[in-house]
Amino acid sequence: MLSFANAKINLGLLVTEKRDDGYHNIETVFYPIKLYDVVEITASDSFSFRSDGLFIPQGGANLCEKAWQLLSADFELNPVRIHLLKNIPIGAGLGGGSSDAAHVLILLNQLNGLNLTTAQLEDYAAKLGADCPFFIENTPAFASGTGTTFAPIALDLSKYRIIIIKPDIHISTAEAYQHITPQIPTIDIQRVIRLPIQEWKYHLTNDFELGLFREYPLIEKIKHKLYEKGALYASMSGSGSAVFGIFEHEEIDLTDLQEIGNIYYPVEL
Ligand SMILES: C[C@](O)(CO)[C@H](O)COP(=O)(O)OP(=O)(O)OC[C@H]1O[C@@H](n2ccc(N)nc2=O)[C@H](O)[C@@H]1O
Ligand SMILES: Nc1ncnc2c1ncn2[C@@H]1O[C@H](COP(=O)(O)OP(=O)(O)OP(=O)(O)O)[C@@H](O)[C@H]1O
Repeated sequence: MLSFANAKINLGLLVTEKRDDGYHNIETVFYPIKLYDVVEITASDSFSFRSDGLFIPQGGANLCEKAWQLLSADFELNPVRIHLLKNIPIGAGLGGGSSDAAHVLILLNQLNGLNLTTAQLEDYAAKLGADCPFFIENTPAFASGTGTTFAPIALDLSKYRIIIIKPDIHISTAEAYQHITPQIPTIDIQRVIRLPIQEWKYHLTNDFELGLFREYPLIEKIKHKLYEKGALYASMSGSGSAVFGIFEHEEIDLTDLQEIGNIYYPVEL
């Protein structure tokens, strides 16, 4: 079985509170984008995992393996071979690893006839990472709590062009949170999202930008460049370092940005 594990962007991201468990409460809008990893699961004699494509820096077991381990602790799973083709940049704030893991949970649920509900799959996903549950439903959503409580939102950006620039900067999510001072929200993201996109730049902020722009001026430069090129809205995604721009027109000359980072054009498969 083959699954295309998509990335996400964050439209606005407010870090509102540090919790006693060390995590932070946030408010954000998750929006799925058409940039994919490929996850393939096939029946096998024993469990194995292999990845190709982009190099994944060691950080313990791969999230795909962790997803398998999590479910096999509770269920008798048929042994499988998981093959990941990694394409979504890492340490980018695009949720690629989380999406891989969520897609493995969904595939294992189907392959083993576990009949887990969306809510149950989201609970398992939350054990793998705060970004992971979003990818179970995978539809635009306002998220609160640690990013795992959702309210669906009606938002369709399909007529716009989304462009992602990923500089050669790897940001650890844990480290990014350590350097942030939570603030009581001064904007209502759900309300702002209903305004015309051209107005988002006056209201919608990502709280990670301030500190990370100071540390990595290149990320801020990319954001400015995207506005210069005519983006209606541009922002860093999640805890960075990828920056996205939402454009109205199809033809955008990004030649000078090629030296600054890798450029991704999400497309329908
Ligand atoms: C920045 C976002 O990408 C926005 O969507 C997410 O909040 C990050 O989600 P994620 O990468 O899945 O994060 P996790 O793997 O769960 O956590 C990594 C580390 O980030 C910090 N963390 C994460 C999420 C959160 N709401 N508060 C936190 O403080 C914790 O120190 C945690 O140990
Ligand atoms: N399938 C995977 N894809 C990407 N990273 C993975 C995967 N499995 C484990 N990891 C580990 O997770 C780290 C990336 O986590 P981090 O939260 O910093 O990146 P991100 O790209 O912002 O988000 P995400 O982990 O959701 O893709 C990698 O450095 C790697 O060690």
